[in-house]
Amino acid sequence: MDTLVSGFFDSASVTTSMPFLFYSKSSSVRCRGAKSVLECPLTDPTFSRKLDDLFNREKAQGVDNPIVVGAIPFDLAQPCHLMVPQWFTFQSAPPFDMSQFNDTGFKHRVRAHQFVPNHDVFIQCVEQALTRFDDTDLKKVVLSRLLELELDKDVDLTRLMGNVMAQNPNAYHFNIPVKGGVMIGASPELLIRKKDERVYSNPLAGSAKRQDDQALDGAAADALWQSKKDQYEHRLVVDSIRSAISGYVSDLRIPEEPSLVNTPTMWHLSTQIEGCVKESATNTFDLIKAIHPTPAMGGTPTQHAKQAIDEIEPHDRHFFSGLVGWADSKGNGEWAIAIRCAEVNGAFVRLFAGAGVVPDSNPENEWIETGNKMRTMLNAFGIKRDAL
Ligand SMILES: C=C(O[C@H]1C=CC=C(C(=O)O)[C@@H]1O)C(=O)O
Repeated sequence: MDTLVSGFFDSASVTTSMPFLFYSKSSSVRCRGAKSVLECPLTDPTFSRKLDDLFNREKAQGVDNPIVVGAIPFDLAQPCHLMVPQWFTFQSAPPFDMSQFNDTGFKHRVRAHQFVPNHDVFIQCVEQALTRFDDTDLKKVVLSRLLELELDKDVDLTRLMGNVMAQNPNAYHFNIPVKGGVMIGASPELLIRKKDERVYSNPLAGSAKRQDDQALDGAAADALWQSKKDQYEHRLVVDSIRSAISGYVSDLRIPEEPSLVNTPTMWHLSTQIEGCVKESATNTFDLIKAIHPTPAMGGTPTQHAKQAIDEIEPHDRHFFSGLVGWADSKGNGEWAIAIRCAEVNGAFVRLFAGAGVVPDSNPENEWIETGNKMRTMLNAFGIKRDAL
């Protein structure tokens, strides 16, 4: 085990035996072990120096282009959890059809469950947000809720990850050991990818539930596309990213209109953003600090929405709606948003879902939408609809 310099804690104190996995269509990383762990807020003025120290120590040991992997919290003022892996490899996406590995025998019974906040309090939270639109500059705020579960047995993380991947073949898949357990999920949303000078982001906002019947499913997608409320909710996200990123990125390509994308459980409005860094020294952490949280996770204006979330939400999101991914010493990296995921610790599981609240929002619909978003992970656990 390496000796750790100030600002890092002993990696023996975290779950270092668990693998770190981050699979995307463009860069899949598998890691084992943690030589050292950086726990420092991204907003801390010493963050960049500490990161450079880590990379330099690795280079001194002969690693040509070292990486860090891990999770960054929703609130950038809270410490991130970044590890220098003992062993890592980049690999291409599996060439086979993942869906054939759906493990229908993987099932869990729910012993106890609790919504945090519960239904009535969540409705009050949304109503409280709605009152703030009248007399302030607040335009959108994303409110979230947790579902805490006690299952009938310890979760087999390998089988869970297999199901997450098989059921959501187009998502960003991740298995990330953190202090409270392991974060496992299938996120549909990319905050930032940087490859050499190219930068990509793919915000999603505006949602509708998928339907089993094909005609109804098409109608749900059409209704989402036509929805003024959802188009507005989405536009706020794109406008905010455009203005936040433009200091760092030129040649920005942003389609005039969003497109429709789907996961197995949800339809979303989506925009593919692309550009080129102005300065070659810009790294993914600079870009994260510039654009996170986007109004897809926070709201508009950013600081006002952050404050509203702090005041209204009764729970700490911690890594939920933060970021998961990797970065290398050359400034490249890929960071997905930590949604449609679970934090698992033995038989105890926490799920998260948020929804954008705008003046036209209906509190009950936001409760239903957040419940629908949780189905991604409930399905992966093999938990039946009527279990809750
Ligand atoms: C915050 C979540 O979803 C975001 C991503 C897509 C659509 C969203 C929406 O319509 O509100 C959310 O911004 C979540 O899944 O927990």
